[in-house]
Amino acid sequence: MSTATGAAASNSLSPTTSRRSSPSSRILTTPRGSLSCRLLSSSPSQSPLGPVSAMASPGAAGEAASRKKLLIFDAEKDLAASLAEHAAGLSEKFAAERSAFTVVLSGGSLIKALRKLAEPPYLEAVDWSRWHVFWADERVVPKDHADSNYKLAMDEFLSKVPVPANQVYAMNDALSVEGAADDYENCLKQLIKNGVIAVSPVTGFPKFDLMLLGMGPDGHIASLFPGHPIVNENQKLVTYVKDSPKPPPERITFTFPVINSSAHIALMVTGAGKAGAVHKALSANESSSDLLPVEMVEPQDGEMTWFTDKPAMSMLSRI
Ligand SMILES: O=C1O[C@H](COP(=O)(O)O)[C@@H](O)[C@H](O)[C@H]1O
Repeated sequence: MSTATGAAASNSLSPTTSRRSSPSSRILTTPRGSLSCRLLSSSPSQSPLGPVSAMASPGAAGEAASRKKLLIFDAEKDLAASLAEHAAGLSEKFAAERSAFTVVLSGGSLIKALRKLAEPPYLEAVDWSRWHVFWADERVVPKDHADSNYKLAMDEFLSKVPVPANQVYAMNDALSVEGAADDYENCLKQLIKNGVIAVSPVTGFPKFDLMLLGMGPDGHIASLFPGHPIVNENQKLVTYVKDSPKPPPERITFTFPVINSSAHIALMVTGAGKAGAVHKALSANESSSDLLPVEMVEPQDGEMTWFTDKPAMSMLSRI
């Protein structure tokens, strides 16, 4: 396990002001409920996606929308700043409430979007000693392999912040894919017993404080891929795939009951390559039985925020 380095955490988080222009806010209705949508544009130009069709829907839809937010950023740097602000604020909240902050990382493009957390003011202001870091999925390769989500996170983020090394929970890379999944599940169960990981009173599954997810162009979440039977796993905390359509083939992954029991889900989706899956997930008239994994992300006992950009939203006419 590598030891994180970096400045020691100190005082509480100083309030940060957002430099973004005032957003326009609407409620977007999708086949799986409503979400409040905000265009966060640093340039006053009208979104090329046209005006957001106001979907004012007080009552249940309005209440549901308050639990799900869709943020659309003009500039990647603004998305990264907002994601850092979101994570740092939740870190302060949970560190104060229960002296621990359980945060789940994904691999891929999400890690780059976290970079602002390793910079001032967060590097000094966040109490990193309270962080407990997990992975929503991991490729079954050595931890120093180029395909390792642990290596990516360590190189790009965790090596720059002082999270105690014994609070970074990497997959055991000496085991088979089956063994690694069981081992990670046992690690979670032990940390539940120790009171580090909370349990959702709604679902009975582990309730991580912040679940940081990305989404592949095919709509996969973690290593839960479209059409793969493990998307329906509803007993285990951690399962595995041996024939991932995206290399490498062997991976372990959290199951949807764990993902959906999180207190806060942040789903980071950017780029035109993801517009098709976003369209299927958020388009009001697209409702079909064969859901993409991204459509199965549904907070059962918490809140969800999409962090997106205009290319990713470009196939939605109603934004
Ligand atoms: O293979 C994976 O892909 C997803 C999405 O990655 P992205 O680079 O398209 O955002 C990632 O969230 C997951 O952790 C990873 O194993």
